[in-house]
Amino acid sequence: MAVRKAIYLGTFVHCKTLQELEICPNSAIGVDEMGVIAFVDRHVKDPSSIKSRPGWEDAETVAASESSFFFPGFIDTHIHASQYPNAGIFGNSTLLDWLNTYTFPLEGSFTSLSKASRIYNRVVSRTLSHGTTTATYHATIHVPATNLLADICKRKGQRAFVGRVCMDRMSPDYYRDENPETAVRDSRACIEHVRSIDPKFELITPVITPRFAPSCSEASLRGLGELHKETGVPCQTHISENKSEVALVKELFPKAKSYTHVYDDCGLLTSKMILAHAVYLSEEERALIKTRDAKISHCPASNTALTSGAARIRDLLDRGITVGLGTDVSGGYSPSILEEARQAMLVSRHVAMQDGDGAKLSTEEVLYLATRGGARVVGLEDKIGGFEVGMDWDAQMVRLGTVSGDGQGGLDTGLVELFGGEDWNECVAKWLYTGDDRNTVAVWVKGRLVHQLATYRP
Ligand SMILES: Nc1nc2[nH]cnc2c(=O)[nH]1
Ligand SMILES: [Zn+2]
Repeated sequence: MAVRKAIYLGTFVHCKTLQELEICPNSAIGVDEMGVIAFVDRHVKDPSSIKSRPGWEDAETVAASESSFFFPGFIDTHIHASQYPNAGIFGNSTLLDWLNTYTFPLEGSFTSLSKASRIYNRVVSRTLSHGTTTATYHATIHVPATNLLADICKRKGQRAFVGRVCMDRMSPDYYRDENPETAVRDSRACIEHVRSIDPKFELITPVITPRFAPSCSEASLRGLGELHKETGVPCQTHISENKSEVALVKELFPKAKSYTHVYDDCGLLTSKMILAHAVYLSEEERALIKTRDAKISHCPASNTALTSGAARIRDLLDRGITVGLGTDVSGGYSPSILEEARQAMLVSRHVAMQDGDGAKLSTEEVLYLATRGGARVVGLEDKIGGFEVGMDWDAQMVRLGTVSGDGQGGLDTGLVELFGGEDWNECVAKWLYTGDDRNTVAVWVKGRLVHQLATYRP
């Protein structure tokens, strides 16, 4: 879809490397009709000269105020769209009883398309409002409702990976694939639907989604592995989230060398596989994941809420394994990747209290996981996650509050309160640790404005 050419003016912040933010005040980014970044001019002396750049005279200009900045859109590498109404409802449960108590009954109700429509419209709008420009969704087993989620993402303009969940055992009769053949057939139907609405998977991509090993017979995992090989469509699943789950996998797959080998044996452990959680992986499993170049979605809020455990992210990063962040709604209570980045930092502190300070993740690192890391997880590192020429304009404008001399003002910008004198690194840290969706005033995907806060006036 063509958009109006635009020049974005102001301060740009993105992650240069895992450890380093690049902060560019007084800069300009030109975005062409295809939503692609055509130029990046850093530290412009005279912003008005940008508007007379040849070929850009008629471009729209969007300026960030002094207390605002542009940041790449967030990438949520693991979220259950169907579980959104349960966000915050988990009691004292742990994974396996949580699935039976809260999750399967809700997901099973997606036979109702009107219910699916209400929930999916809401979760896409809500994640966009939190600056999530790309989301990797688990839907449910239902083909019509899953296809509807893909349609809604396309209409609202969110870049999305949409997965029909496959599960042919260990769930109630009313919510289970009949057999391995129907599981593969129905997954294929959802892939074909996405192909019909977005033939080149430019905005929406289907994703093969075996729920997790306990929910899938070996035959269905093998069938999905073959579908992956045939279509080249990416895959996602859960792995080693909880100790009882790991024990159950051992019992269900006695011949497999490990949980990771279950997926590998079925042709699912490739560079296009996203593995959520990865809390209890052995040395050998981590080495295998590195060899296959499979990707990890770190879901710290969910891991804490369901008392699953604390993933050793520093170790995964040191091995060169690709890691992004996942909200894992509704194991996780929040649809915000900003919140998830904060939780990643906090959980790493708890790991550090046991393993030593090397485990601590910094502000820069968790923001990298939220953007560039996520982009690598979904295989779009050349397109999203940063501001470079040739990348798509998937971005958010972040507005911070300023406190006036008499201590008044700024309440509509949430808790981020600048007192003056903070440098840009401190502003970004204050956003990360005290900000929320009230600070995300506008969001673009491929140059299209997909969310705007009601109180924001450009
Ligand atoms: N967190 C989480 N883990 C799972 N493992 C299998 N299904 C799920 C799910 O829906 N959420
Ligand atoms: Zn999950």
